[in-house]
Amino acid sequence: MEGYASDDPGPAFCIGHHEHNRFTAVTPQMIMKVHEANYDMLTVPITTPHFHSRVLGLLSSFLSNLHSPSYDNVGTMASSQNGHFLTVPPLSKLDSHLTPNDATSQIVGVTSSWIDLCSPDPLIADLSRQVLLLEVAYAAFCGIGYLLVPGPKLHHGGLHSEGVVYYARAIQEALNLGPYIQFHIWLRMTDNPDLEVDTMGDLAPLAREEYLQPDEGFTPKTDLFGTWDAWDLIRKTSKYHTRLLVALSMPKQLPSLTVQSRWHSEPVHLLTIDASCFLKNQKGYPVLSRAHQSLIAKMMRLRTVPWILLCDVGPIPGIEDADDVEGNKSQLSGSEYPSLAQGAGSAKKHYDPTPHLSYVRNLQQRQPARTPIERFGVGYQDYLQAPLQPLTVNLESITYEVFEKDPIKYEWYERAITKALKDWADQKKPTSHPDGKVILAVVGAGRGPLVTRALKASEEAGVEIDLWAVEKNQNAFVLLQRHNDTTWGGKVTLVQSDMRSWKGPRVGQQANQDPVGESLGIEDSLLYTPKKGENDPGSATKFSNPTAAPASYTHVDIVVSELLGSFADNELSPECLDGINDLINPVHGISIPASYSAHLTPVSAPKLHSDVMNQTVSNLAAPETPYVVMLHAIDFLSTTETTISCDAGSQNTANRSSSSAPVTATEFPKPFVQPAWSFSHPNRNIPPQPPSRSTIPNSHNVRQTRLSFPVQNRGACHGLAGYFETVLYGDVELSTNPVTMEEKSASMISWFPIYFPLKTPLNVPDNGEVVVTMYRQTDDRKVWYEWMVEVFALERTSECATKPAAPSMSGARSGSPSVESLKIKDNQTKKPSGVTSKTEYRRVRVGMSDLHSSIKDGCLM
Ligand SMILES: C[S@@+](CC[C@H](N)C(=O)[O-])C[C@H]1O[C@@H](n2cnc3c(N)ncnc32)[C@H](O)[C@@H]1O
Repeated sequence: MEGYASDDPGPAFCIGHHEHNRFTAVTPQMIMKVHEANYDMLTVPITTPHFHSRVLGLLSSFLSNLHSPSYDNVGTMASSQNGHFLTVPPLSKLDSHLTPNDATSQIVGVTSSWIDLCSPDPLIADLSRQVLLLEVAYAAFCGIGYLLVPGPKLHHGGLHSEGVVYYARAIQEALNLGPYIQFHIWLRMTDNPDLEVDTMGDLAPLAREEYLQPDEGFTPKTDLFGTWDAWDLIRKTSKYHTRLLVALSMPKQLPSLTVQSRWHSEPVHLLTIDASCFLKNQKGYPVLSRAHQSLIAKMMRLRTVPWILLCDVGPIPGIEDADDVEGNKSQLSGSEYPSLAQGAGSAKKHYDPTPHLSYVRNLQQRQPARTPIERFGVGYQDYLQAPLQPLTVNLESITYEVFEKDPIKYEWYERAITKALKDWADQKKPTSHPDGKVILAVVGAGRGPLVTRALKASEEAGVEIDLWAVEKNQNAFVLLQRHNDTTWGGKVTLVQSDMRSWKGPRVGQQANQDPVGESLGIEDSLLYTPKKGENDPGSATKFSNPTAAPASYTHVDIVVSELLGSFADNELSPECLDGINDLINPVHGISIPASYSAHLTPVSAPKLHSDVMNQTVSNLAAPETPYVVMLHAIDFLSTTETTISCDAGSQNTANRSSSSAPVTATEFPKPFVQPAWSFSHPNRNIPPQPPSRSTIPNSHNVRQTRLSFPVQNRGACHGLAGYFETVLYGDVELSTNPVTMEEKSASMISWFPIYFPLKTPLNVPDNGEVVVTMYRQTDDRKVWYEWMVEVFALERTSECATKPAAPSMSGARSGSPSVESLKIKDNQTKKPSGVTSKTEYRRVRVGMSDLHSSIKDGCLM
């Protein structure tokens, strides 16, 4: 893999410096030093240790005068009797070093970490809330734009995650108090109780015993999705507020790819890297493991590139005594510092006062090159677009131009046409042309790229064709005429018509009697006749020669079209191709594509959910609209275990390759994507049209599916990601399905996936199941989709001696891998000898979405 090309500078890293005990005032001069040191920004606590002592003093005197809380007559301790809490007086000048000045825009304010908004003791929780709100209000007053807010404390003796809701409530209040501030909730990737230690001066240990629950010897274990759960609750409480973001702390040992992938889908706008995350290379300089490098590379490809905060990596030169070399040395332990021999060799001229920063800046240079689709999609990542309606809306030239940039699609079409022509000739199939030429029609020709490919394919296969191009867009038709003149040598007969009203190619009984090179209207009226000598084969005159046998309509041998949308049939390819079905050679006729199928999988997509919610304010149909979107910050909820990280086994190894070697971005687990339905052409089963009907019956294009997706790790389902696969001809296929696209049509850029949102996200439990029911509907005038999602939990019911009954699938299509794997896991666990019992499961529906329908924005036929 190559690094960034010169015309693709890659993501710029914005790197900040965080010192957990920085307690000096930040001046514009200090910011200058920060920039001189090559940092972009700096964190600053909002309040001082003086404020901290003041609050602790207040609390201790309040507690000493307080009677211990008692239960009131309804049995609650947190009621009005015990609710006379302490009020923290406003900040005074000694409580904060912050002053509004030119430096303010370059700093990230940090709220106090010694508070405990989650405390089970209402006094501590309320005091913490007041501290937070005082800090936020003062930060807002000073014009701070970014706040780093330490995440919730999840463990309080025997209580786990009980107080997160208080934290969430306080954050919601804070968001209203600082209307221009972006709040970054500082979270670990996983919930590791061992890392949640109280330090001196923290309020958490001051919670009164009456409110705590004894832990009864229970030792909490690491919960891989524990901090994500807390975040989910916090952002839900604030209704996915766009200013509520994540500051993600990278641990020394990265968790599994499933956890990494989850965070990648969340709005991580700050990545914090502590000095302890760094390893040492052979020269003793700080470097990150390959796994860390790969995760950073992945995160840096997000639409909003996260900032990096280097935490406690030593002082900034020029401030905090750092220009003094001795002072800097003292930050490094003996083993961290280069050896004497290295020191002697490098001498002072190689001395780097900010080695962690230099390393990360170097990492920036080594970011992997973007794939063609990433380069093509810059600015489009996670951006919701209404699907095209090329049937009812005439596309602009620029839209065609974008299609035509695809390096794969046209190449694959050419291959498919060449193969089809060769097979036609090899199999000696009769053609529909009296001269034996294969009649080939490109329907929906646009500006003509497939026409060019058809001509090339004919040459390549050595098979003569009579080429027709049908296009309903009158503007694109002008270009088709021009191309026919200038590049195709007048070899193509152009028809400006909706393909559904085209009567088919017309050929005479003798050579040169078909209207080659002409431009025909819907009723085959002549739109344009090339002048003599102007690529004119002379057909126009011969065409009207009364002595020649009259031209008659005939069939098309090979129909080539590209009418596919992101979900295969959503731009009405089936309906359009039905319109020319009868024109296709009834015995040997071929359609390229021969078939196509729609595929889907459930996803967690918080950014898309938030964007759809925001659009709902002005458009009530927004959450029932399928969107075309270059999916990026999403997490596949149902995955297969096939993908192994490119970094497997190298979690903790320093990258020993040269510091100029490019990094590879982490690959996340592959999704479990299932086909919903398919269409094939020509369709020999279209029911005959009753003569009395004014509209064409379309019920044969209705589809329905019910698919079951096992979900291993809990998460929130925000919607469905949709893809397509198509067989052009034989083994020539195109795919946007992330599981097969690499094998079938890598680097194809013409289509982004489709996203079917859910109005309300559904939470899925660990080892749960998502069941999707979807329809393609029609009323003979338009086509729309309906979708509904159910969530099931698997509940162990009993141990029984008999063979367990298969869990009910509520009509879902296939046996659920999650049920099966859980059964196997459970039934394999060792039982006392002689016991042959097996565990039974019940599927319990724990959530269900509305039945969504895009009927209002249906695709007009
Ligand atoms: C996705 S574009 C493909 C254009 C071109 N074949 C290409 O591959 O670049 C689909 C084209 O089909 C045309 N089209 C869609 N429905 C049509 C219909 N019923 N009859 C004729 N043209 C149609 C549209 O105007 C558009 O030019």
